[in-house]
Amino acid sequence: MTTPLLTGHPAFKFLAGLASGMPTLTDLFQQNPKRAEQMHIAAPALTLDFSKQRVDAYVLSGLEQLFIQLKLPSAIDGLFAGAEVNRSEGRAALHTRLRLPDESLDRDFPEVSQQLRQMEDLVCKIHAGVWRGFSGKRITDVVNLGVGGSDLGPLMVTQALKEYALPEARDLRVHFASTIDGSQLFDLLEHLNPETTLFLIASKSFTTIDTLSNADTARAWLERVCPDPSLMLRCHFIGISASVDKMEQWGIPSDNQLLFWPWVGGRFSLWSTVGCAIALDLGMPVFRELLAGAHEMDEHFRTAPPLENVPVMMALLGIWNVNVLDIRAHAILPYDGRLKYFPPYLEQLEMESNGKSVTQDGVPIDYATCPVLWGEVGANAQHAFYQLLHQGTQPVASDFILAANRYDTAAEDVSRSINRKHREALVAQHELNIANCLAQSRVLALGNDAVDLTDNPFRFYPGNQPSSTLLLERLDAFSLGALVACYEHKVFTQAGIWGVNPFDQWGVELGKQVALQLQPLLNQPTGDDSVVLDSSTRFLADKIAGFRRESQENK
Ligand SMILES: O=P(O)(O)OC[C@H]1O[C@](O)(CO)[C@@H](O)[C@@H]1O
Repeated sequence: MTTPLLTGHPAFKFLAGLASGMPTLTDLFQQNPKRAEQMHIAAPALTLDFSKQRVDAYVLSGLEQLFIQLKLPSAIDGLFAGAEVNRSEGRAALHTRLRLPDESLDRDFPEVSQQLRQMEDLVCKIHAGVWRGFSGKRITDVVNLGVGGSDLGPLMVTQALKEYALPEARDLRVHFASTIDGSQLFDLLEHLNPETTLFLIASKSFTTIDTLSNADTARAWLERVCPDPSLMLRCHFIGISASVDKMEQWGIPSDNQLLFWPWVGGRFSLWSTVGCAIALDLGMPVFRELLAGAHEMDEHFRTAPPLENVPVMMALLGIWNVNVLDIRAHAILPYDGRLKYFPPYLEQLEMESNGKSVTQDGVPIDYATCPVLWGEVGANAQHAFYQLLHQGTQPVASDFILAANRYDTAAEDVSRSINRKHREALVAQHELNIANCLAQSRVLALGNDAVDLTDNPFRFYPGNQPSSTLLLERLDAFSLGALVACYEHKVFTQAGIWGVNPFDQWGVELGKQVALQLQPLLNQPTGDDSVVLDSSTRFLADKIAGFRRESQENK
């Protein structure tokens, strides 16, 4: 099947024709005072207000037509039914299967429920202190060794939901180390006790050098104190992968292997046994609640009509911004310190998925695809890059993410021993945070029209920067699951419209190959002819070798 190119479609041409006459956001709000009432939609656990996007009813209907003309409804059915949506690798992408309710899993996909149960069993043993280190001591610390999708998802979720950790999980500390230079692991190992530390080696392929080099360092650290290698592997390493063979080769005992499948993309894998770090840090019921929230969002995505469908609407607004308004930058601005790792998580999800320039058929694309996406906790970003958003020369679209309720539950009082005064102070902080979030999207949209300012060029705010606000009633496991699934489906929908494959990542392969090619050259003198290097790489390699020699000589 040939994937049609976006720009040739009648609906796209219609949309392109609307761009030049599009009023500013100030005008749009003046023309229709009920704009926000008409331009918000709801999905499980969240509401999307898109009234600050530069769209009107004509644009929305053109986007809906585009969605239909590009056959996205059948693409979505295909995703859920297990069609080969990842064509370059000949695979389905069935992360949605991982969050089906237990009854359907047991009935239709017993291999998934079996792995979930095995994970639960390991988690319970660790929490209960039944799983012990080589010297018989209880496990106090777990280190997740993984990178990309095998790190960012669990890291993001555990940071976001810390306050929901169940009593059985509170005595266990969960850490993450991903960097190939070993610096995170180096810092951790300084403080950890090898007798009571357990490592999760999370790698879909179990070949990723970043993760395996960290795993080798962890093993060397343990070998210093544990004389029995098989006891050490049994008590201190759990493997999480789609490759049993590779786990076997590394030495992971079969009882310590947690599996997932080639049809789970790395950046879509937090719902699989890659979520083990989440379950260990927060408790298995919290992990299951996360799955439940994602499943509800799956159902919404599968069944809601396009203009009432939150992930579809987010995707369509993105297409309008990127391909019609030519806005190539997208900021993710959670007004919630707990979502600190949400922007990096989305950077991988969106840019590794849709940073592509050929269609599923390998045909070069002549229009923009994924924008540059970055972000930061909103209130901190105000003191970093908002200057550019307000007065720079780049058009930027933003997503504001906000939870209405915070610091208001008895559970928080118990878990953090909060007294009344302390809580009142925190609630006041939350209110300040909300005010800042709303103020920023208002000023970005309306600029100087938001308030009456003097005529001073340095205080000129042009406004007209579009944004959406995703409002959660509260941030908890269920709503976070729904939020993440929402972005996953946005990514899939945009990929369908751009005609690209969101489930491969060939772009990162060449760099890995070249690194392997270069490594042996680092210790060879100039003049080795096995690989002809460009002069910059040769210069840097020689310079580094020189510095390292000097350092050796000075020892
Ligand atoms: O889980 P693995 O196989 O170690 O891969 C880690 C990451 O590396 C990539 O393959 C490429 O960066 C990502 O897609 C993936 O999440």
